[in-house]
Amino acid sequence: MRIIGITGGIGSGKTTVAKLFALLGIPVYSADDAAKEIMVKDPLLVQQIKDHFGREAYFDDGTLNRSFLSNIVFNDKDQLAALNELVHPATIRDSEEWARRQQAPYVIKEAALMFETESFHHVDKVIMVYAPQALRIHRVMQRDGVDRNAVLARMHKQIDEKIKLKLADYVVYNDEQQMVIPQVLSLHKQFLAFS
Ligand SMILES: CC(C)(COP(=O)(O)OP(=O)(O)OC[C@H]1O[C@@H](n2cnc3c(N)ncnc32)[C@H](O)[C@@H]1O)[C@@H](O)C(=O)NCCC(=O)NCCS
Ligand SMILES: Nc1ncnc2c1ncn2[C@@H]1O[C@H](COP(=O)(O)OP(=O)(O)OP(=O)(O)O)[C@@H](O)[C@H]1O
Repeated sequence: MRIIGITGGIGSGKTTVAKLFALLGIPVYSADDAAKEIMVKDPLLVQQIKDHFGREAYFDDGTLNRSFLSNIVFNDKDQLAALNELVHPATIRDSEEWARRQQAPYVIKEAALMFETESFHHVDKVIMVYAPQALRIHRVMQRDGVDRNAVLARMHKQIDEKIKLKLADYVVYNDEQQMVIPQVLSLHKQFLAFS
């Protein structure tokens, strides 16, 4: 069974596009959601994160202290690399186990950092969701209630959109100029024809 990756910069609309595939009955794995779940459920990973970042990385009820961690990792590239080295291999393993359990013509794996991490090598084709930077900043400020600098700090930790466009097999333009649903339907038809 083919695994199709969906990636794109922060606020590009990856999750929105992935939901359209889910509406077509295609199983969707969100690497970001899975990473967040594993970060609280995998006892070894929890201990490794506490060892590296300190006990404050978790609240007393065991939930992740996201603002504590994001302040550290989005302001220091070595700390982000350290977090990624702990979290990403565990997420890739989890996604492979998930894919083996699915019965479908193909499956979708959505990951913000597909090209930045090894997960790129674990999918058959990659769709990039593209939107211009100004629109992405505006969307994330609205969605998360954060300021422009917080969005830019995350953006600067991701590889350049032009490089992603070159690496991707397909592009979905979510720039409010082109309609998204017909693009998704066209890709769905192509993927069904391959399967
Ligand atoms: C660092 C954490 C706690 C910050 O949480 P916070 O709620 O502030 O941000 P949130 O998770 O909503 O991320 C906002 C956006 O930042 C970007 N982002 C998230 N993690 C990373 C990362 N490791 N490297 C670069 N960009 C990232 C993504 O575009 C994401 O959608 C959180 O992002 C996290 O647990 N990251 C590690 C898991 C991970 O790497 N996920 C990314 C895909 S697997
Ligand atoms: N075509 C569109 N028209 C209007 N709003 C949109 C469109 N696409 C996405 N959005 C909105 O923009 C915001 C960002 O979209 P989404 O969460 O899908 O992006 P993402 O790429 O998954 O972001 P992140 O990397 O931060 O997880 C959301 O609030 C979403 O509802």
